[in-house]
Amino acid sequence: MLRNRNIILPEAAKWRGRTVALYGGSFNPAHKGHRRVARECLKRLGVDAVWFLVSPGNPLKDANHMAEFDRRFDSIKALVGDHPRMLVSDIEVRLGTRFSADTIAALQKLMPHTRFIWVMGADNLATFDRWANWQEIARSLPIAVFDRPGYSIAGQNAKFAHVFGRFRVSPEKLGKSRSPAWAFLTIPRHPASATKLRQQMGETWLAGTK
Ligand SMILES: Nc1ncnc2c1ncn2[C@@H]1O[C@H](COP(=O)(O)OP(=O)(O)OP(=O)(O)O)[C@@H](O)[C@H]1O
Ligand SMILES: O=C(O)c1ccc[n+]([C@@H]2O[C@H](COP(=O)([O-])O)[C@@H](O)[C@H]2O)c1
Repeated sequence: MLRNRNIILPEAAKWRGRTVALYGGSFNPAHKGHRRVARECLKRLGVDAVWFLVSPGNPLKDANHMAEFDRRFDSIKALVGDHPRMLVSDIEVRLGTRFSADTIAALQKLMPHTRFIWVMGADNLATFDRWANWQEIARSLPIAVFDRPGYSIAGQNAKFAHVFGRFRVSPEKLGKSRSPAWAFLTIPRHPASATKLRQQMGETWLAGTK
């Protein structure tokens, strides 16, 4: 059953004329790298808010290593607290979308007067060409990519970076750019990773979730 989370759609009017960074993730579990990325979005991209979109299940990840949705939702919510400009959302569950292209298209249709920017880490840029309709995503909204240790080269050499190379802009310009447009934010990098955390926590993170 859906719990009483941040319900975004009924508040759509509040976001009219605003710019929102959509930060999709598994958050399996959430960590300080996620919060750092969100803070940098507010500081450097000039967005009004960051929405953490907790994924019902990354289409490219093994579901066996994934804690249940509520646990992952609570994990990022605990990290963000009641920050007025960071919202944790279950919108993909509510919309019934799993592919980011579908989520973005649905949000743009439901909220045509809100400007959206997509946010991801350099590891995801490296495999972005495996996402459903990735070129359509790139044409539909600006993309901010955050560098992370171990992925600087793979990220910048990604197929996406070649195909959309001429649309790269500085982070400061991204918020006002028409898509396709993307920026690569190189500093400050954060070493946190959910894989590392799961290794440190052993079975305790997944225990009791299935
Ligand atoms: N330390 C970090 N620096 C920059 N981006 C990050 C960092 N950690 C995660 N991200 C990005 O945040 C989004 C959500 O990440 P996710 O919840 O998958 O965490 P993760 O640490 O990458 O997890 P896992 O190790 O399980 O793949 C992804 O776009 C990912 O690239
Ligand atoms: O749409 C896709 O094909 C797709 C493939 C891989 C990842 N994604 C999205 O990318 C975001 C980051 O995922 P993750 O697991 O790296 O945190 C999350 O919103 C996923 O739904 C989306």
